[in-house]
Amino acid sequence: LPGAGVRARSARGFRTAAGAVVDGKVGACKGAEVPESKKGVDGQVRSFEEIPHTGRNSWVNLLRFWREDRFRHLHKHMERTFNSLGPIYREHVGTQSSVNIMLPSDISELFRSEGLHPRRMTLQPWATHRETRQHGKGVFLKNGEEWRADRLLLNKEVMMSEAVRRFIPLLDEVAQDFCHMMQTKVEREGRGERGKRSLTINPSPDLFRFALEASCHVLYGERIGLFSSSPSLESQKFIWAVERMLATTPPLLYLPHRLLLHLGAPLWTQHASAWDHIFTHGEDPEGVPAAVTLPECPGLIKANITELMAGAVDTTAVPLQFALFELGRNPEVQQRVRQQVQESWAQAGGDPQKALQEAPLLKGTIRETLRLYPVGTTVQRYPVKDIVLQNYHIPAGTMVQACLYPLGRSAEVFEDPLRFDPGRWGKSREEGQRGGGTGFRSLAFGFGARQCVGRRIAENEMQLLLMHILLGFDLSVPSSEDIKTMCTLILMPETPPKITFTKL
Ligand code: HEM
Repeated sequence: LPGAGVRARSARGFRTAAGAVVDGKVGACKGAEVPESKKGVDGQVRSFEEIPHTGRNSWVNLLRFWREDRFRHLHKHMERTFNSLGPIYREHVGTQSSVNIMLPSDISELFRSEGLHPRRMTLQPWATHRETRQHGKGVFLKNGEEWRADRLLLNKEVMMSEAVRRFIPLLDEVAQDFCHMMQTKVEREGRGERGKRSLTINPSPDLFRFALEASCHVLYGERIGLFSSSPSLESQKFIWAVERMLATTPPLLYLPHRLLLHLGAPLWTQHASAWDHIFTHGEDPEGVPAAVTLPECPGLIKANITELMAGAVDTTAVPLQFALFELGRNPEVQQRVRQQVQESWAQAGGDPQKALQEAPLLKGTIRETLRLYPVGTTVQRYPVKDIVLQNYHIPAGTMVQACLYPLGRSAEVFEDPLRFDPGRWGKSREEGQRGGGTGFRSLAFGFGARQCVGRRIAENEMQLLLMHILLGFDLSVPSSEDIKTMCTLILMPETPPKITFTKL
């Protein structure tokens, strides 16, 4: 790799960029207007060209990605590349070029320069689909002014505290139903004496049903009955369609628009038919969803609600698998969280929002799960002005990616990073963190005005489910070996983990 090894990780961390020799020479940025305070120790800022990279020819790189199946292991590829090239590198693959970073100080600098209308990578394949063209794009696919207008509307419906108060009881109802369904299943199919039975299962299909049922309840204001004895085939098909859409997106992202339809034909066909199905599900008989009350503009509603639905299921069902697994293989942690949950639930008098507020370890469990297994492995931004990262000049408009998987597992940033420890997010502990408690470590939902619009739904949905599961069951795992992970558009287990549920 050109530039490889030049800024390799030393035993004590990454060497600083200042004074580093890149591509065999010490260089300085020519012509960039960089404030004095941003310049490196030798007073010079290095040019963009000098940032270590993984190969200049983007088509050769694309070929390598296909051949070595790197799309599936993008998170591991990033981790390896940071280890060999240092805390910043460039990558050109097909149509995509990015600067990749992973240290909180650099990420904070990136977000400081995002402007009023932060822009993210455009998901070209989604935007090319005919239904998207016909009905318009939702907030996920938009940028600039167009995005801002939609986003302000959606914030009111799903992010503000008033909205949260409205949807928590809906999520709680579904979480409690999930646990009743599980109680019945364990009692019927489990082993051991009555009342103390246990059952080992792969809970993934049930978690997907839970996530779909919960999202529909919030977004359409209706229960679709997925925990009944005969769950609908239509809903199962929606879940498969979202999975297929996510899995086919990354490879298509790297092909140019025109080639997409020819070279990527089989993938494209799968992608388009998956979207067709998702849009069909988005059809609401009345045209207006009940719980989220956007103004009367059917195209806007359809585009946004379809994107919210597509974004809502896998993103919460998958971290729940990881969370159950980590709680199962860390019984002491599980007991600590349960004890707090039991106390808070007893004091809350049936008010789910109050119960969550008094059980911060639940929130810590979600944060810790997303630190080790970030659903979206990167957060992208195009800075609106020139910035300096690691003493390299980054021109405005460059796509810069904060790489969350390497960040979450870095010993530079987290003490004992592979330990699952929800308590590390407590206030007093956080202040003593490595890197001086500067924040920008918990970024699974992104940052600022453009952060995940489903964040409050997702956080509450996952916490409520874990709360009721911990109140009703002891969790353990038949195998505590690390889960192998893969990247579709999201990070997920190669094989869903098995969990043993024992009635308490
Ligand atoms: C654990 C669950 C989830 C995680 C980790 C997650 C993560 C993210 C991230 C990292 C972004 C990009 C943020 C940025 O660029 O700063 C994002 C955007 C988005 N997410 Fe989520 N998400 C989750 C659940 C959800 C849910 C439940 C929904 C829908 C109800 C949703 C809908 C969206 C949408 C529509 C956007 C685009 C927002 C915009 O561009 O303005 N997400 N999410």
